[in-house]
Amino acid sequence: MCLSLPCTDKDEWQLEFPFCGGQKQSPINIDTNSTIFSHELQPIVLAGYSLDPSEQLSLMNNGHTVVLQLPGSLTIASGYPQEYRAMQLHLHWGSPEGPGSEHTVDGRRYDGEIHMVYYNPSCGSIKEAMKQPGGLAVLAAFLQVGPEDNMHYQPLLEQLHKVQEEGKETTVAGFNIEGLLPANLGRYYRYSGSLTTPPCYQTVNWTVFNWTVLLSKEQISLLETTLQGDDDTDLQNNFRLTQRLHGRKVLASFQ
Ligand SMILES: NS(=O)(=O)c1c(F)c(F)c(SCCc2ccc(C(=O)O)cc2)c(F)c1NC1CCCCCCC1
Ligand SMILES: [Zn+2]
Repeated sequence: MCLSLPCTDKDEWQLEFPFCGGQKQSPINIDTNSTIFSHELQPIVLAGYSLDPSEQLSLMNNGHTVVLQLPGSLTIASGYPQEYRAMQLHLHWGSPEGPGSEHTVDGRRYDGEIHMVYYNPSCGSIKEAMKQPGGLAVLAAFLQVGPEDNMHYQPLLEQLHKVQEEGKETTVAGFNIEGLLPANLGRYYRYSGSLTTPPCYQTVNWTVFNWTVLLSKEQISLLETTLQGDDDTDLQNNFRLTQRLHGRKVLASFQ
């Protein structure tokens, strides 16, 4: 069974996780000629993201990605009709041989992708929200090589060596989490999809920002070459291949 990513586009996951074979799967390719402008899509406004350094956050290598647990006090104050509270953020990346974003735009794969995962508290517990349409939201932004270090990412990247092996965990002092996202949160794509990993629940309200996040080549390389997954192999290319739309529409907050 294909559990190491990227999986073939005939995901073998569906043998054990039936939703993975569903018709509202993620990630997708965003065809910018087919997106539909919606003036209802207001800028994303975040609340409570400047965390005090006294707050300690768990950073873990779970064998598939590196996950930073986030306090539920981080919310999406505007941009969705429902209330969403933060759960965790994690990253997807490629290897020195190629890029590793999950979503693509007009067929272009970016160097990496950050996902901030939220749940809708009116759906009950996280476990219950995960199984309800609109129960989850993910804010996604592309990571791209740029000319200089992105200091907002240093609190994460400088700890990677402490979680090199699968299962390793460390703590990160609170920092400005919003700095991990693009400066412009008003330009984004919106569609209904799924988790990109088993159990692939089709309950995710996706936001994919149009502006990218620039990191230096050294920072991207650190991400690509530091972590190990199952049986000490390099943790690289942890992206799922793009899935068919099956008639879904992708909205855009901009023209
Ligand atoms: N892109 S994504 O949001 O679908 C996603 C991935 F692509 C992911 F690859 C992951 S990590 C793989 C799933 C996993 C594996 C182990 C453990 C553990 O040992 O604790 C936990 C989770 C991953 F954690 C997530 N996000 C999680 C999905 C799993 C459970 C739902 C709640 C948090 C979001
Ligand atoms: Zn993800």
